[in-house]
Amino acid sequence: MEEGKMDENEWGYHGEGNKSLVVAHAQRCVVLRFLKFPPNRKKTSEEIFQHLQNIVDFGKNVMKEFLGENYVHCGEVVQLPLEFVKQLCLKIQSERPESRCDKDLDTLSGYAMCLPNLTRLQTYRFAEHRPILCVEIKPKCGFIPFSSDVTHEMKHKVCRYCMHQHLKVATGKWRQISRYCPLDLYSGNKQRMHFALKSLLQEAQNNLKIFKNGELIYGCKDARSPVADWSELAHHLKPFFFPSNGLASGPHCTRAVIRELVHVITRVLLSGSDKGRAGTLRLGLGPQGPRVCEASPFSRSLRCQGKNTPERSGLPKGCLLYKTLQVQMLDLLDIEGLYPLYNRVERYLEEFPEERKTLQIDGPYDEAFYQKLLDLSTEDDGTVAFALTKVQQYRVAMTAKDCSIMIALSPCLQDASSDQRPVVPSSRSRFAFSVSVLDLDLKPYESIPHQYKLDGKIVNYYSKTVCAKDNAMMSTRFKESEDCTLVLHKV
Ligand SMILES: O=P(O)(O)O[C@@H]1[C@@H](OP(=O)(O)O)[C@H](OP(=O)(O)O)[C@H](O)[C@H](OP(=O)(O)O)[C@H]1OP(=O)(O)O
Ligand SMILES: Nc1ncnc2c1ncn2[C@@H]1O[C@H](COP(=O)(O)OP(=O)(O)OP(=O)(O)O)[C@@H](O)[C@H]1O
Repeated sequence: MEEGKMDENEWGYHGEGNKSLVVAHAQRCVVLRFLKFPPNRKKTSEEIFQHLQNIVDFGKNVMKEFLGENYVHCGEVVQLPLEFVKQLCLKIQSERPESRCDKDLDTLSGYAMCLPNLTRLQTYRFAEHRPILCVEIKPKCGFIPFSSDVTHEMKHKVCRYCMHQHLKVATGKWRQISRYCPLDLYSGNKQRMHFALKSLLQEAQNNLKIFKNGELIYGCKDARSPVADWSELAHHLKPFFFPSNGLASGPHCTRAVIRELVHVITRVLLSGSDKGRAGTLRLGLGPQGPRVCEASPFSRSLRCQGKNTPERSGLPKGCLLYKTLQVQMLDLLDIEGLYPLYNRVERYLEEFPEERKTLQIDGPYDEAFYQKLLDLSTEDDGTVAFALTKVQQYRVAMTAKDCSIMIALSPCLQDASSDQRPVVPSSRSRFAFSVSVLDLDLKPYESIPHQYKLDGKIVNYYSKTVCAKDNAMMSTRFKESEDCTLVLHKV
């Protein structure tokens, strides 16, 4: 990056989350990712540089090891002219969604991360003008806690995402409950995965975005966003999936295009395209916990039809979903088992605050940090060392529960197979593809008490409202059947 020649007019607003804001270069396939902070909570330039460097190191030394190098793009920290950042910030302000404006872009340090633009990632040696489609999925936690420390019975039956939906709708974050359940997506069962992806398309929330040539064409910003329009989406997608235009428009066409998209994404998600080092993923955590979430409409409908619960995860070991799930499962104890261990570390730090550095609470996230994560024992010997290992594993697991997967698809010619790039076929087309993972910032140590409180809030809200409603419905049905029996007796 030629920092002396930075021109804000060459960059455009691309997107943002809770902690960072991304701008994309108009011509080149790069983005700048800036940190955001609440007003009046500014950090020093040195702190910001260190924070960004920690993100890069964590990606390189930990996430690449767990997920494989092809999936992880760590980028680098860059220093930018302050005038450029100031002008850029002014330029993009009007495009930011209102719900994200509670935090300001860091314009004071001049530091940012420079990363490949994963929505335009070139997967194949194609001409610049070749169109590219990109689907971003934030799949969230794909398992139900198996820890014996869990006290709320509900947590063994319903996954956190499905429970959290009710609280999110009640607080106005989203308009309606999604039918998406992460356990369906992570199931490896094609039918369940199709259902999960269709549900994401129906109610995208912040779990699904679609980009065409780097531009966002589908996804919502907040509860005020307009309702998703499938026919408009199908209009964008049709040239990708039906290039010879042999399909009339209308609801039939929309359904056909959406079906193609869902099938292609499922195939890509099940592909183990990573040719990373042999040493990746040394976790080997076996499938644990229930394989279905009782709140998922898919499993509910199976139960209603009296069918068995589907087979346990059939995810191929090389695929990114499998690897992500393994890292998520580093949360071996659940927040309920973890919180007392966090308190043990806290007590130790109160007594020996100078030890914070040695314990690597705020980095460096190096090889030694990674090696300690591989200790999967759950036998508590009462030491601070044990507590610390579980705390760090929990932070890594939480990171994997909140990351996003980017799938870039680029149409390729029928006979193009020489480049050894992975190719996925659809009914009428073929795509070179790449899969990447983003937002791999290690969750802060300080967020653990918040996680503990939030967990209680989610479960209590779900138990009180949803279960109470379910029970009321059940008892009505029971009463009805009793009445029915009575009538029968009379006859
Ligand atoms: O707690 P969750 O599951 O709601 O996840 C938060 C996300 O909400 P979501 O449920 O995905 O809408 C939340 O996403 P949004 O801001 O809601 O888009 C953040 O990703 C947050 O992470 P961080 O605090 O910015 O590091 C996420 O917080 P962490 O729990 O991952 O720290
Ligand atoms: N390398 C990239 N290439 C293309 N788009 C990107 C890239 N990195 C981030 N984005 C886009 O910017 C959005 C926000 O980025 P990111 O998820 O990293 O923000 P965040 O604030 O860390 O998120 P969270 O709310 O989960 O904490 C992403 O959802 C994605 O659409």
